[in-house]
Amino acid sequence: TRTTRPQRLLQAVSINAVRGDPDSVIKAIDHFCKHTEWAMNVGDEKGAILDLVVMETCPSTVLELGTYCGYSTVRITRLLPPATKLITVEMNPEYAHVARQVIQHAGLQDKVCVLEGESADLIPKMANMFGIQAFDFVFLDHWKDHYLPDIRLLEDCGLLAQGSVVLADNVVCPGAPDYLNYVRYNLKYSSRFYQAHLEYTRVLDGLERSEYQGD
Ligand SMILES: O=C(CSCCNC(=O)c1cc(-c2ccc(F)cc2)cc(O)c1O)c1ccc(O)c(O)c1
Ligand SMILES: [Mg+2]
Repeated sequence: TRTTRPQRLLQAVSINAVRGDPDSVIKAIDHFCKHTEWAMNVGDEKGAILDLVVMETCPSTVLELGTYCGYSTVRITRLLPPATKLITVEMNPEYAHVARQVIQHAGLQDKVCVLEGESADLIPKMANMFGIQAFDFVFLDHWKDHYLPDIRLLEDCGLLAQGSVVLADNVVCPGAPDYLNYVRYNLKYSSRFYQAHLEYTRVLDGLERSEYQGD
């Protein structure tokens, strides 16, 4: 069988990006997705918003649900100070394998832990696995119908604290209506919407930033 899309994306990175240079990895993936083959990375337009939200949060503990090829993992981790850790969860082993190589090409492997498995299984184990109390920043980019159950699970596991920021991709396309309804009308969150477009297209999409107000 032919290569897979993630493998073709990785090849574009290994050919066009400079080892140890996260910005060149980001540029190589965006170029590949714009000119060769669309892929479901957060992309450059929404990625710039992600960068701003990460920078204003200055997180020391970060969780990403939905690694795919590691594009947003690299975007976020490149902005983190040396002592911070990013945990990213991917249920598809093939995606996880490609992501580890993309992250390594960017030279960020020491700051990232790629966990393979279901977010619902892994979230309850994280406090013990990593000796953390709460996540300062969470990026949701996995199955859109898992956003709501997983944010509730994070609450129940005490992994969100006052001021924790949850940023969700694709709240318009493909959409996460139950999640949006929850964070927008629940007093535990203060939410705002960033209008943008589906990566590499003119289709409307956006990010939702929700700040946990505490228990
Ligand atoms: O794909 C998954 C689920 S995780 C990726 C979630 N992300 C998305 O689905 C996602 C989708 C789109 C999008 C796609 C088609 C459109 F026409 C429009 C939008 C955009 C995004 O930015 C996304 O993040 C998976 C998991 C485990 C497996 O074993 C497996 O085979 C597959
Ligand atoms: Mg997405």
